[in-house]
Amino acid sequence: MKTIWTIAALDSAGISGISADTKVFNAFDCITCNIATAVTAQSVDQSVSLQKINAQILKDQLNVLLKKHKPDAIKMGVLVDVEQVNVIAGFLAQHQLNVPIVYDPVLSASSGLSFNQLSLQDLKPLLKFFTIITPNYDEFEWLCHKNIEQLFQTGVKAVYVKGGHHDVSQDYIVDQLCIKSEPDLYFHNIKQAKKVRATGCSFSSLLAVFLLEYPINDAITMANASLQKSIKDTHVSIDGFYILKQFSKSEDLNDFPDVSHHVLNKQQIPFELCEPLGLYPVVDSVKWIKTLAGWGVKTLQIRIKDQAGEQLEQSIKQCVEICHKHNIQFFVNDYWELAIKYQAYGVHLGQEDIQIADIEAIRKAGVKIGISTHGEMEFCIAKSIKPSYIAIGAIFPTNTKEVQVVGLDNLNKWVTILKVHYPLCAIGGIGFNNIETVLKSNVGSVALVSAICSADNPELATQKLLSYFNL
Ligand SMILES: Cc1ncc(COP(=O)(O)OP(=O)(O)O)c(N)n1
Ligand SMILES: Cc1ncsc1CCOP(=O)(O)O
Ligand SMILES: [Mg+2]
Repeated sequence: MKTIWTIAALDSAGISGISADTKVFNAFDCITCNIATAVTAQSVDQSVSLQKINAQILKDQLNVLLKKHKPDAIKMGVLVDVEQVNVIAGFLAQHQLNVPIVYDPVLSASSGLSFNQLSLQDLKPLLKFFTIITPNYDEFEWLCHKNIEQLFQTGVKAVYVKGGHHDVSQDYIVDQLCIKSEPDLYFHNIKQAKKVRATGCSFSSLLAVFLLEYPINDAITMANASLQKSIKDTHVSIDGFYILKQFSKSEDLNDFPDVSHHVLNKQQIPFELCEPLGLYPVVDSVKWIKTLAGWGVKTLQIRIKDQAGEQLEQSIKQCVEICHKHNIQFFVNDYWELAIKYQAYGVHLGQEDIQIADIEAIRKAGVKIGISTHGEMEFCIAKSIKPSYIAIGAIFPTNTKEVQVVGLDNLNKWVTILKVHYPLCAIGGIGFNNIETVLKSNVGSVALVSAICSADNPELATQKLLSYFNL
């Protein structure tokens, strides 16, 4: 069992702060330790007073817990003043805990209570310890006047600005993730028509939970999905303010955010879905395309990495002609402009490719699109485009390409979430030794290179592989 510390204020209404954090941590079967920074007198919509916990008691709480309840993650909320900042910074400097720390820099409660007026300068001793900070738009403005570089200069590594683009989108609340030296990402959650209390606290606690298990981008994705589910499922309201009661991992793709490298104003028009992909060989020459078309394969991809200019263009043109004649779902890897020019059935793009491709041009041309994914955030990037299929992999290690291996457990998990909405295919290190376990995931299609192209008898291998699919 994992232990999570919340260093935050006590809300007499039991809605936000330590109470909200504890609800989240308990829901995920974690042991919760409560380190109080203040006691507040507030109700769902009214605030009366706040009493700071003095420095010695704050120190005592931290020190006594360290002995028997070492944290696996820490969530930090209300800090009242510079004295508290220095106590916690001193503690973290002394004990190199090496655990994820999420700081939600709450300035005031939605019930109206002002917690502090801590400036960026005041917080400076602490900022380098945080894995990520999660201000809302007002807090972000207060801290750095929306100048993210100013935050990075203080040692902050990652900032997740909640609702930072609330006015710019018709369908979504848009959050912005800024990680030092990486391109910004925008997380779009569908607006829900409920006034909910303590979403900020709950989100940062969920993030602390998911950081125990996931890399930062996927943890943010999972926290968003879980919060959307919790908001959707809550029916408890006090005077019109909804209270979050239950938290769990979501397996419903509708709860997941649409993630994009730019702000989306509204949900995108879906690409037409492909027919089931079945056996999906990925090959590097016109010769292979011709041969496999002759052997009855119904989905093919040309993946050429060593041609350019006229030679490349001619190869793609010929492949389109061959596949058109054989009624094959034919995808062009990478070269979306040529796929449009020669009216291929579809393009296949990786995560880097979609950042530079003109997705709208592909959509308008009526060309289908498949997208590679290696994790939760990447499938949310794919889902924001509403593609024709989603590829998952590499499932196993492969010599064909240097690529992240995701494993069978993730395949099984992701198929459960994605299959309802998209045709899927698995790729990477798949051959006769493991195809049956891969297909047991219900993924429906397998893309492969070497199981055919490096087989002793490629025709026999193709026929045997085809027999796994009932198309
Ligand atoms: C079906 C299928 N899935 C994944 C890939 C990999 O595409 P990408 O990430 O663009 O990498 P390259 O193939 O360009 O190296 C694929 N080609 N096909
Ligand atoms: C192109 C690609 N993308 C992810 S893994 C992979 C290579 C698949 O080749 P193989 O089937 O030989 O492992
Ligand atoms: Mg590519």
